[in-house]
Amino acid sequence: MIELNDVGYSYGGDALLTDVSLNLSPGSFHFLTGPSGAGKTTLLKLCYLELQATRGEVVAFGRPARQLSRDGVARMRRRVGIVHQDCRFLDHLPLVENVALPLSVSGQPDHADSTEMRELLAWVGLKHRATALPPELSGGERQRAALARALIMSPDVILADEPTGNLDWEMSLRLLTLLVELNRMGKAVLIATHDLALIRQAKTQLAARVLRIRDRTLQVAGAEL
Ligand SMILES: Nc1ncnc2c1ncn2[C@@H]1O[C@H](COP(=O)(O)OP(=O)(O)OP(=O)(O)O)[C@@H](O)[C@H]1O
Repeated sequence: MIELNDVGYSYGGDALLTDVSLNLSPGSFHFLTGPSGAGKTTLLKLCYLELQATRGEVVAFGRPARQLSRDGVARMRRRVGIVHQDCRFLDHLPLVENVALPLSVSGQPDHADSTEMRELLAWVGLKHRATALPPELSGGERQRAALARALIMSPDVILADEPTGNLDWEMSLRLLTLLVELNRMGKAVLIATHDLALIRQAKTQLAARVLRIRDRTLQVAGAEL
């Protein structure tokens, strides 16, 4: 659904990423690891078309990214749910309104009171926190709210940047379980993480590919896993 073909990226100076090829096909599950500053967030942004490759080609749902108009990019993004590292909530809006934001941004009626919304919040274990403001939420609640917001448009692809960064092990497992369930529904999942224990745990449940950014390229991770 999203393909990177020999992609390179530079923020202006030396190349940060070179010759990166990746195929997020339906039902695939990828982990992305690598040292801090290696370019994991940058790679996710390339997949989300938040950045444009400086070399090579990104193909999103069969269309080369360079050929997409602004509307085309917006349509593509509706099919991709992204969980940002810093969650990015509007602090003055209750959780349920934050989760519904992608709907209102795309011009759809507000579904804050809908059955689907209630089911989604129940699924991530946040039904009882629907009216809480983001600053009142715990780290784990924020991460699960960010996941709910990423899912509200029923995306085909889920990109998550350090989704368990601030979570204890029990909460990390809970989030992983949700991502595994989504993957079993056929969604492509890509998780950037430093958490090797999480990767090992996931590999007991599914056939995940573990990739690592090393020396500016994307490699299959080695024996440390
Ligand atoms: N907008 C930007 N302009 C210039 N340089 C940037 C920009 N964003 C990121 N960088 C640099 O690009 C490099 C890769 O950043 P990126 O956030 O992709 O790494 P990362 O692997 O996700 O790191 P971490 O694990 O610490 O989150 C870093 O050196 C960073 O300082």
